[in-house]
Amino acid sequence: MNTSVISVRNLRKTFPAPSGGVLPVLDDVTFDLYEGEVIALLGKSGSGKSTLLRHVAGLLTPSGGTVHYRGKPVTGPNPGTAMLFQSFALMPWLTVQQNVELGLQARGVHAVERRGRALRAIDMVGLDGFENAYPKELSGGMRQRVGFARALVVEPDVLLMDEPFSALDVLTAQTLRNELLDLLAHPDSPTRTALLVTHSIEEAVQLADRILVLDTDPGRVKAELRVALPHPRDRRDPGFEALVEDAYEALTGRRTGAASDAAAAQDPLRAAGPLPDVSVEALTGLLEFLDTRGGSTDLAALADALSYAVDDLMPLVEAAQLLGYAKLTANRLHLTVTGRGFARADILPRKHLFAAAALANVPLIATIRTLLLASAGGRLREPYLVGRLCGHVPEHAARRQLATAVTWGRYAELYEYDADDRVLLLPAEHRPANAA
Ligand SMILES: Nc1ncnc2c1ncn2[C@@H]1O[C@H](COP(=O)(O)OP(=O)(O)OP(=O)(O)O)[C@@H](O)[C@H]1O
Repeated sequence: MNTSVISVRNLRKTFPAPSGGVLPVLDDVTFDLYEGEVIALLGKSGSGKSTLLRHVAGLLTPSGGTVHYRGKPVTGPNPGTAMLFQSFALMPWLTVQQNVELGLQARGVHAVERRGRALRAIDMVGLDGFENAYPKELSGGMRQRVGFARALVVEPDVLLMDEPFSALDVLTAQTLRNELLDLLAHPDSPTRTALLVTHSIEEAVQLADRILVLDTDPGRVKAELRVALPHPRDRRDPGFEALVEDAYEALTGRRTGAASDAAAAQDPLRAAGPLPDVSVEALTGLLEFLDTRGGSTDLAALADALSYAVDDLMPLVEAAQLLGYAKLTANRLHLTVTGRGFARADILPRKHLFAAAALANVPLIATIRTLLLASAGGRLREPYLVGRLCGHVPEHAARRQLATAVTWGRYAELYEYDADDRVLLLPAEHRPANAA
Protein backbone atom coordinates (compact mmCIF):
# COMPACT_ATOMS: atom_id res chain seq x y z
CA MET A 1 0.00 0.00 0.00
CA ASN A 2 1.18 3.55 -0.69
CA THR A 3 2.42 5.32 2.42
CA SER A 4 1.63 8.99 2.62
CA VAL A 5 4.72 10.98 3.64
CA ILE A 6 3.24 14.44 3.38
CA SER A 7 -0.44 14.98 3.83
CA VAL A 8 -1.93 18.40 3.12
CA ARG A 9 -5.57 18.92 4.06
CA ASN A 10 -7.76 21.91 3.22
CA LEU A 11 -4.76 24.20 3.44
CA ARG A 12 -5.59 27.88 3.36
CA LYS A 13 -3.23 30.82 3.53
CA THR A 14 -3.87 34.52 3.49
CA PHE A 15 -1.32 37.30 3.72
CA PRO A 16 -1.96 40.92 4.66
CA ALA A 17 -2.59 42.76 1.38
CA PRO A 18 -0.39 45.81 0.64
CA SER A 19 -3.52 47.92 0.24
CA GLY A 20 -5.05 46.67 3.52
CA GLY A 21 -7.33 43.66 3.99
CA VAL A 22 -6.14 40.18 3.23
CA LEU A 23 -4.70 38.49 0.16
CA PRO A 24 -5.98 34.92 -0.21
CA VAL A 25 -3.06 32.94 -1.64
CA LEU A 26 -3.97 29.29 -1.02
CA ASP A 27 -7.48 28.00 -0.66
CA ASP A 28 -8.56 24.50 0.28
CA VAL A 29 -5.48 22.68 -1.02
CA THR A 30 -5.60 18.95 -0.34
CA PHE A 31 -3.17 16.27 -1.54
CA ASP A 32 -0.87 13.48 -0.39
CA LEU A 33 2.75 12.94 -1.37
CA TYR A 34 3.47 9.23 -1.25
CA GLU A 35 6.72 7.45 -0.48
CA GLY A 36 8.98 7.29 -3.55
CA GLU A 37 6.86 9.76 -5.46
CA VAL A 38 7.86 12.98 -7.22
CA ILE A 39 5.13 15.60 -7.47
CA ALA A 40 5.53 18.72 -9.58
CA LEU A 41 3.53 21.82 -8.68
CA LEU A 42 2.77 23.73 -11.83
CA GLY A 43 0.98 27.04 -11.87
CA LYS A 44 1.14 30.54 -13.16
CA SER A 45 3.12 33.16 -11.33
CA GLY A 46 1.44 34.03 -8.06
CA SER A 47 -0.58 30.84 -7.81
CA GLY A 48 1.04 30.12 -4.45
CA LYS A 49 3.44 27.31 -5.42
CA SER A 50 6.30 28.56 -3.26
CA THR A 51 3.90 29.34 -0.45
CA LEU A 52 2.66 25.75 -0.55
CA LEU A 53 6.22 24.42 -0.55
CA ARG A 54 7.10 26.55 2.46
CA HIS A 55 4.12 25.16 4.35
CA VAL A 56 5.37 21.63 3.68
CA ALA A 57 8.81 22.73 4.92
CA GLY A 58 7.10 24.01 8.07
CA LEU A 59 8.31 27.56 7.46
CA LEU A 60 4.83 29.08 7.35
CA THR A 61 1.81 28.68 9.59
CA PRO A 62 -1.44 27.85 7.77
CA SER A 63 -4.38 30.23 8.06
CA GLY A 64 -6.54 27.11 7.95
CA GLY A 65 -6.17 23.39 7.33
CA THR A 66 -3.21 21.17 8.16
CA VAL A 67 0.08 19.70 6.96
CA HIS A 68 1.21 16.35 8.35
CA TYR A 69 4.56 14.64 7.96
CA ARG A 70 4.29 10.88 8.41
CA GLY A 71 1.18 11.34 10.49
CA LYS A 72 2.55 14.11 12.73
CA PRO A 73 1.26 17.66 12.42
CA VAL A 74 3.87 20.07 11.08
CA THR A 75 4.00 23.00 13.48
CA GLY A 76 7.59 24.20 12.94
CA PRO A 77 10.50 23.44 10.57
CA ASN A 78 9.76 20.00 9.15
CA PRO A 79 12.65 17.66 10.12
CA GLY A 80 11.85 15.29 7.26
CA THR A 81 12.51 17.86 4.53
CA ALA A 82 15.38 19.80 2.98
CA MET A 83 14.95 22.65 0.55
CA LEU A 84 16.77 23.40 -2.68
CA PHE A 85 16.41 26.89 -4.11
CA GLN A 86 16.77 28.41 -7.55
CA SER A 87 19.29 30.96 -6.36
CA PHE A 88 21.72 28.38 -4.89
CA ALA A 89 21.82 30.44 -1.67
CA LEU A 90 25.48 29.65 -1.04
CA MET A 91 27.60 31.60 1.43
CA PRO A 92 30.32 33.21 -0.71
CA TRP A 93 32.86 33.28 2.13
CA LEU A 94 32.59 29.54 2.80
CA THR A 95 34.18 26.75 0.77
CA VAL A 96 32.11 24.09 -0.96
CA GLN A 97 32.63 21.74 1.93
CA GLN A 98 31.75 24.36 4.56
CA ASN A 99 28.62 25.28 2.61
CA VAL A 100 27.56 21.64 2.48
CA GLU A 101 28.25 21.18 6.18
CA LEU A 102 26.00 24.12 7.06
CA GLY A 103 22.81 22.06 6.98
CA LEU A 104 24.32 19.49 9.34
CA GLN A 105 25.68 22.16 11.65
CA ALA A 106 22.19 23.56 12.01
CA ARG A 107 21.03 20.10 13.06
CA GLY A 108 23.76 19.81 15.69
CA VAL A 109 25.81 17.05 13.99
CA HIS A 110 29.32 16.62 15.44
CA ALA A 111 32.27 18.04 13.40
CA VAL A 112 33.90 14.70 12.52
CA GLU A 113 30.66 13.16 11.30
CA ARG A 114 29.82 16.38 9.51
CA ARG A 115 33.03 16.25 7.53
CA GLY A 116 32.55 12.62 6.48
CA ARG A 117 28.96 13.11 5.43
CA ALA A 118 29.71 16.35 3.55
CA LEU A 119 32.54 14.66 1.62
CA ARG A 120 30.23 11.81 0.66
CA ALA A 121 27.51 14.22 -0.50
CA ILE A 122 30.04 16.26 -2.50
CA ASP A 123 31.24 13.06 -4.14
CA MET A 124 27.67 11.99 -4.88
CA VAL A 125 26.92 15.18 -6.84
CA GLY A 126 30.16 14.91 -8.80
CA LEU A 127 32.13 17.71 -7.14
CA ASP A 128 34.96 15.57 -5.89
CA GLY A 129 38.11 17.72 -5.96
CA PHE A 130 36.23 20.98 -5.42
CA GLU A 131 35.79 20.66 -1.65
CA ASN A 132 38.00 23.68 -0.95
CA ALA A 133 36.80 25.87 -3.81
CA TYR A 134 34.77 29.00 -3.12
CA PRO A 135 31.41 29.56 -4.86
CA LYS A 136 32.83 32.32 -7.08
CA GLU A 137 35.23 29.79 -8.63
CA LEU A 138 32.33 27.60 -9.74
CA SER A 139 30.00 27.69 -12.75
CA GLY A 140 26.23 28.00 -12.21
CA GLY A 141 25.77 24.27 -12.69
CA MET A 142 28.47 23.47 -10.15
CA ARG A 143 26.96 25.88 -7.66
CA GLN A 144 23.63 24.15 -7.98
CA ARG A 145 25.41 20.83 -7.43
CA VAL A 146 26.61 22.30 -4.14
CA GLY A 147 22.99 23.23 -3.46
CA PHE A 148 22.00 19.62 -4.09
CA ALA A 149 24.79 18.32 -1.86
CA ARG A 150 23.74 20.66 0.92
CA ALA A 151 20.14 19.53 0.70
CA LEU A 152 20.97 15.83 0.37
CA VAL A 153 23.62 15.74 3.10
CA VAL A 154 20.95 15.87 5.77
CA GLU A 155 19.46 12.75 4.15
CA PRO A 156 16.00 14.24 3.99
CA ASP A 157 13.03 11.97 3.64
CA VAL A 158 11.53 14.52 1.25
CA LEU A 159 13.44 16.87 -1.02
CA LEU A 160 11.67 20.18 -1.62
CA MET A 161 12.76 22.12 -4.69
CA ASP A 162 11.78 25.63 -5.70
CA GLU A 163 12.57 26.08 -9.40
CA PRO A 164 16.01 24.51 -8.92
CA PHE A 165 16.97 24.52 -12.59
CA SER A 166 15.60 27.81 -13.80
CA ALA A 167 18.80 29.80 -13.28
CA LEU A 168 20.86 27.32 -15.31
CA ASP A 169 21.52 27.14 -19.03
CA VAL A 170 19.48 24.56 -20.95
CA LEU A 171 22.12 21.85 -21.18
CA THR A 172 23.30 22.11 -17.59
CA ALA A 173 19.71 22.04 -16.39
CA GLN A 174 19.06 18.91 -18.43
CA THR A 175 22.15 17.18 -17.03
CA LEU A 176 21.22 18.05 -13.47
CA ARG A 177 17.63 16.87 -13.95
CA ASN A 178 18.87 13.49 -15.09
CA GLU A 179 21.29 13.32 -12.20
CA LEU A 180 18.51 14.22 -9.78
CA LEU A 181 16.42 11.34 -11.10
CA ASP A 182 19.39 8.98 -10.72
CA LEU A 183 19.92 10.16 -7.14
CA LEU A 184 16.27 9.69 -6.20
CA ALA A 185 16.12 6.27 -7.85
CA HIS A 186 19.39 4.99 -6.33
CA PRO A 187 18.65 2.01 -4.08
CA ASP A 188 20.93 3.36 -1.31
CA SER A 189 19.44 6.82 -1.40
CA PRO A 190 17.62 7.82 1.79
CA THR A 191 15.85 10.49 -0.30
CA ARG A 192 13.34 9.06 -2.73
CA THR A 193 10.42 11.44 -2.42
CA ALA A 194 10.30 14.97 -3.79
CA LEU A 195 8.09 17.98 -4.29
CA LEU A 196 9.13 20.28 -7.09
CA VAL A 197 7.91 23.77 -7.90
CA THR A 198 8.36 24.66 -11.54
CA HIS A 199 7.18 26.99 -14.26
CA SER A 200 8.22 24.54 -16.91
CA ILE A 201 5.63 22.09 -18.22
CA GLU A 202 8.30 19.97 -19.87
CA GLU A 203 10.32 19.79 -16.68
CA ALA A 204 7.24 18.67 -14.79
CA VAL A 205 6.47 15.97 -17.36
CA GLN A 206 10.08 14.86 -17.40
CA LEU A 207 10.54 14.53 -13.66
CA ALA A 208 7.23 13.96 -11.96
CA ASP A 209 5.04 10.95 -11.29
CA ARG A 210 2.17 13.33 -10.72
CA ILE A 211 1.58 16.95 -11.66
CA LEU A 212 -0.67 19.19 -9.61
CA VAL A 213 -1.79 22.26 -11.51
CA LEU A 214 -2.58 25.19 -9.25
CA ASP A 215 -5.14 27.80 -10.13
CA THR A 216 -4.43 31.47 -9.46
CA ASP A 217 -6.15 33.91 -7.18
CA PRO A 218 -6.39 32.08 -4.87
CA GLY A 219 -4.24 29.01 -5.48
CA ARG A 220 -6.09 25.73 -5.39
CA VAL A 221 -5.51 22.42 -7.13
CA LYS A 222 -7.43 22.63 -10.38
CA ALA A 223 -6.05 19.56 -12.12
CA GLU A 224 -4.05 16.47 -11.36
CA LEU A 225 -2.17 14.62 -14.09
CA ARG A 226 -0.51 11.23 -13.70
CA VAL A 227 2.71 10.75 -15.62
CA ALA A 228 3.03 7.01 -16.12
CA LEU A 229 5.86 7.19 -18.66
CA PRO A 230 8.97 5.10 -17.99
CA HIS A 231 12.35 6.79 -17.40
CA PRO A 232 14.33 8.05 -19.21
CA ARG A 233 11.61 10.13 -20.81
CA ASP A 234 11.96 11.50 -24.29
CA ARG A 235 10.26 14.80 -25.07
CA ARG A 236 9.65 13.61 -28.65
CA ASP A 237 7.69 10.62 -27.46
CA PRO A 238 3.99 11.01 -28.41
CA GLY A 239 2.97 10.15 -24.82
CA PHE A 240 5.26 12.90 -23.53
CA GLU A 241 3.88 15.41 -26.03
CA ALA A 242 0.31 14.48 -25.17
CA LEU A 243 0.99 15.14 -21.48
CA VAL A 244 2.63 18.47 -22.27
CA GLU A 245 -0.53 19.36 -24.17
CA ASP A 246 -2.80 18.23 -21.32
CA ALA A 247 -0.79 20.17 -18.76
CA TYR A 248 -0.79 23.23 -20.98
CA GLU A 249 -4.54 23.04 -21.33
CA ALA A 250 -4.97 22.56 -17.59
CA LEU A 251 -2.70 25.51 -16.92
CA THR A 252 -4.20 27.99 -19.33
CA GLY A 253 -7.85 26.88 -19.45
CA ARG A 254 -10.09 29.82 -18.73
CA ARG A 255 -12.31 29.80 -15.70
CA THR A 256 -15.98 29.97 -16.52
CA GLY A 257 -19.04 30.26 -14.31
CA ALA A 258 -21.81 32.74 -13.80
CA ALA A 259 -20.35 34.31 -10.66
CA SER A 260 -17.06 35.30 -12.20
CA ASP A 261 -18.77 36.38 -15.41
CA ALA A 262 -21.05 38.70 -13.44
CA ALA A 263 -18.10 40.18 -11.57
CA ALA A 264 -16.24 40.56 -14.84
CA ALA A 265 -19.10 42.51 -16.30
CA GLN A 266 -18.85 45.05 -13.48
CA ASP A 267 -15.17 45.84 -13.79
CA PRO A 268 -13.40 45.65 -17.14
CA LEU A 269 -10.07 45.21 -15.36
CA ARG A 270 -11.37 42.05 -13.73
CA ALA A 271 -12.06 40.67 -17.21
CA ALA A 272 -8.58 41.66 -18.31
CA GLY A 273 -7.28 38.13 -17.94
CA PRO A 274 -3.62 37.22 -18.02
CA LEU A 275 -1.46 38.96 -20.57
CA PRO A 276 1.40 36.84 -21.91
CA ASP A 277 4.74 38.49 -21.25
CA VAL A 278 6.07 38.64 -24.82
CA SER A 279 7.55 41.32 -27.02
CA VAL A 280 5.89 42.48 -30.21
CA GLU A 281 9.12 41.62 -32.06
CA ALA A 282 9.02 37.99 -30.93
CA LEU A 283 5.34 37.77 -31.80
CA THR A 284 6.01 39.26 -35.24
CA GLY A 285 8.79 36.72 -35.75
CA LEU A 286 6.41 33.88 -34.93
CA LEU A 287 3.71 35.13 -37.31
CA GLU A 288 6.16 35.75 -40.15
CA PHE A 289 7.54 32.28 -39.67
CA LEU A 290 4.05 30.75 -39.73
CA ASP A 291 3.36 32.64 -42.94
CA THR A 292 6.50 31.20 -44.58
CA ARG A 293 5.26 27.72 -43.61
CA GLY A 294 2.01 28.13 -45.50
CA GLY A 295 0.16 29.46 -42.46
CA SER A 296 0.13 26.38 -40.28
CA THR A 297 2.56 24.13 -38.49
CA ASP A 298 2.59 21.82 -35.50
CA LEU A 299 3.94 23.06 -32.19
CA ALA A 300 6.85 20.67 -31.87
CA ALA A 301 8.11 21.59 -35.37
CA LEU A 302 7.64 25.26 -34.57
CA ALA A 303 9.60 24.91 -31.34
CA ASP A 304 12.35 23.06 -33.18
CA ALA A 305 12.56 25.50 -36.06
CA LEU A 306 12.67 28.53 -33.76
CA SER A 307 14.97 26.79 -31.23
CA TYR A 308 12.48 27.27 -28.45
CA ALA A 309 11.48 24.83 -25.75
CA VAL A 310 7.75 24.21 -26.08
CA ASP A 311 7.34 25.97 -22.72
CA ASP A 312 9.00 29.14 -23.96
CA LEU A 313 6.87 29.07 -27.06
CA MET A 314 3.62 28.97 -25.11
CA PRO A 315 3.42 32.64 -24.11
CA LEU A 316 3.95 33.56 -27.77
CA VAL A 317 1.24 31.16 -28.89
CA GLU A 318 -1.07 32.56 -26.23
CA ALA A 319 -0.37 36.12 -27.37
CA ALA A 320 -0.99 35.22 -31.02
CA GLN A 321 -4.32 33.61 -30.09
CA LEU A 322 -5.33 36.43 -27.78
CA LEU A 323 -4.85 38.99 -30.55
CA GLY A 324 -6.78 36.87 -33.02
CA TYR A 325 -3.66 36.28 -35.13
CA ALA A 326 -3.55 32.51 -34.77
CA LYS A 327 -5.65 29.54 -33.73
CA LEU A 328 -4.47 26.41 -31.98
CA THR A 329 -6.23 23.17 -32.82
CA ALA A 330 -4.85 19.98 -31.31
CA ASN A 331 -1.10 20.39 -31.85
CA ARG A 332 -1.20 22.76 -34.80
CA LEU A 333 -1.00 26.52 -34.87
CA HIS A 334 -2.83 28.19 -37.77
CA LEU A 335 -2.39 31.75 -38.93
CA THR A 336 -5.74 33.57 -39.25
CA VAL A 337 -6.55 35.99 -42.04
CA THR A 338 -5.86 38.91 -39.67
CA GLY A 339 -2.61 37.25 -38.64
CA ARG A 340 -1.54 36.93 -42.26
CA GLY A 341 -2.42 40.58 -42.86
CA PHE A 342 -0.23 41.59 -39.91
CA ALA A 343 2.65 39.34 -40.93
CA ARG A 344 2.73 40.80 -44.45
CA ALA A 345 2.16 44.48 -43.61
CA ASP A 346 4.82 47.20 -43.67
CA ILE A 347 5.95 48.87 -40.48
CA LEU A 348 3.35 51.65 -40.20
CA PRO A 349 0.24 49.76 -41.33
CA ARG A 350 1.41 46.97 -39.07
CA LYS A 351 1.22 49.31 -36.08
CA HIS A 352 -2.32 50.30 -37.02
CA LEU A 353 -3.37 46.69 -37.41
CA PHE A 354 -1.83 45.88 -34.05
CA ALA A 355 -3.65 48.81 -32.42
CA ALA A 356 -6.98 47.54 -33.76
CA ALA A 357 -6.29 43.97 -32.65
CA ALA A 358 -5.16 45.08 -29.18
CA LEU A 359 -8.19 47.31 -28.63
CA ALA A 360 -10.56 44.58 -29.77
CA ASN A 361 -8.99 41.67 -27.93
CA VAL A 362 -6.98 42.90 -24.96
CA PRO A 363 -9.38 44.34 -22.36
CA LEU A 364 -6.54 45.81 -20.30
CA ILE A 365 -5.26 47.88 -23.22
CA ALA A 366 -8.78 48.92 -24.25
CA THR A 367 -9.54 49.93 -20.66
CA ILE A 368 -6.34 51.94 -20.29
CA ARG A 369 -7.18 53.77 -23.50
CA THR A 370 -10.76 54.46 -22.34
CA LEU A 371 -9.56 55.68 -18.95
CA LEU A 372 -6.98 57.92 -20.62
CA LEU A 373 -9.59 59.43 -22.93
CA ALA A 374 -11.85 60.06 -19.93
CA SER A 375 -9.08 61.46 -17.70
CA ALA A 376 -8.30 65.10 -17.16
CA GLY A 377 -5.26 65.94 -19.26
CA GLY A 378 -5.08 62.51 -20.91
CA ARG A 379 -2.82 61.17 -18.14
CA LEU A 380 -2.98 58.20 -15.80
CA ARG A 381 -0.60 57.34 -13.02
CA GLU A 382 0.82 53.82 -13.25
CA PRO A 383 0.47 53.13 -9.48
CA TYR A 384 -3.25 53.89 -9.81
CA LEU A 385 -3.61 51.21 -12.47
CA VAL A 386 -1.51 48.74 -10.48
CA GLY A 387 -3.71 49.45 -7.48
CA ARG A 388 -6.87 48.75 -9.46
CA LEU A 389 -5.48 45.57 -10.98
CA CYS A 390 -4.34 44.42 -7.55
CA GLY A 391 -7.97 44.12 -6.58
CA HIS A 392 -8.12 41.18 -8.99
CA VAL A 393 -4.66 39.63 -9.30
CA PRO A 394 -1.57 39.46 -7.06
CA GLU A 395 0.58 42.57 -7.14
CA HIS A 396 3.53 41.12 -9.03
CA ALA A 397 1.15 39.72 -11.66
CA ALA A 398 -0.50 43.15 -11.90
CA ARG A 399 2.86 44.81 -12.47
CA ARG A 400 3.86 42.25 -15.08
CA GLN A 401 0.56 42.54 -16.96
CA LEU A 402 0.74 46.28 -16.89
CA ALA A 403 4.33 46.25 -18.17
CA THR A 404 3.20 44.16 -21.16
CA ALA A 405 0.16 46.37 -21.74
CA VAL A 406 2.44 49.42 -21.69
CA THR A 407 4.87 47.90 -24.20
CA TRP A 408 2.14 46.72 -26.56
CA GLY A 409 0.17 49.97 -26.29
CA ARG A 410 3.28 52.07 -26.95
CA TYR A 411 4.15 49.99 -29.99
CA ALA A 412 0.61 50.49 -31.27
CA GLU A 413 0.93 54.23 -30.52
CA LEU A 414 -2.23 54.08 -28.41
CA TYR A 415 -0.45 55.81 -25.56
CA GLU A 416 2.95 56.98 -24.39
CA TYR A 417 4.77 56.28 -21.17
CA ASP A 418 6.90 58.56 -19.03
CA ALA A 419 9.14 56.26 -16.97
CA ASP A 420 10.43 59.07 -14.71
CA ASP A 421 6.97 60.08 -13.52
CA ARG A 422 5.44 56.61 -14.08
CA VAL A 423 2.64 58.16 -16.05
CA LEU A 424 0.75 56.91 -19.09
CA LEU A 425 -0.25 59.61 -21.56
CA LEU A 426 -2.38 59.86 -24.63
CA PRO A 427 -0.23 60.61 -27.68
CA ALA A 428 0.32 64.40 -27.92
CA GLU A 429 -2.11 64.81 -30.84
CA HIS A 430 -4.96 63.32 -28.77
CA ARG A 431 -4.19 65.12 -25.53
CA PRO A 432 -6.48 67.99 -24.48
CA ALA A 433 -4.99 71.29 -25.62
CA ASN A 434 -4.57 72.68 -22.07
CA ALA A 435 -2.78 69.55 -20.76
CA ALA A 436 0.86 69.90 -19.70
N1 LIG B 1 5.31 36.74 3.04
C1 LIG B 1 4.40 37.22 2.21
N2 LIG B 1 3.68 38.33 2.52
C2 LIG B 1 2.73 38.81 1.69
N3 LIG B 1 2.43 38.26 0.50
C3 LIG B 1 3.12 37.17 0.13
C4 LIG B 1 4.14 36.59 0.95
N4 LIG B 1 4.63 35.49 0.33
C5 LIG B 1 3.96 35.40 -0.84
N5 LIG B 1 3.06 36.40 -0.95
C6 LIG B 1 2.13 36.61 -2.07
O1 LIG B 1 1.48 35.39 -2.29
C7 LIG B 1 1.25 35.20 -3.68
C8 LIG B 1 1.78 33.86 -4.11
O2 LIG B 1 3.20 33.89 -4.02
P1 LIG B 1 4.07 32.60 -4.33
O3 LIG B 1 5.50 33.07 -4.35
O4 LIG B 1 3.72 31.50 -3.44
O5 LIG B 1 3.57 32.25 -5.81
P2 LIG B 1 4.29 31.37 -6.89
O6 LIG B 1 3.21 30.60 -7.58
O7 LIG B 1 5.40 30.60 -6.29
O8 LIG B 1 4.82 32.51 -7.85
P3 LIG B 1 6.11 32.51 -8.80
O9 LIG B 1 5.86 31.43 -9.77
O10 LIG B 1 6.09 33.89 -9.42
O11 LIG B 1 7.30 32.27 -7.92
C9 LIG B 1 1.90 36.39 -4.37
O12 LIG B 1 0.91 37.33 -4.63
C10 LIG B 1 2.85 36.92 -3.35
O13 LIG B 1 3.04 38.31 -3.53
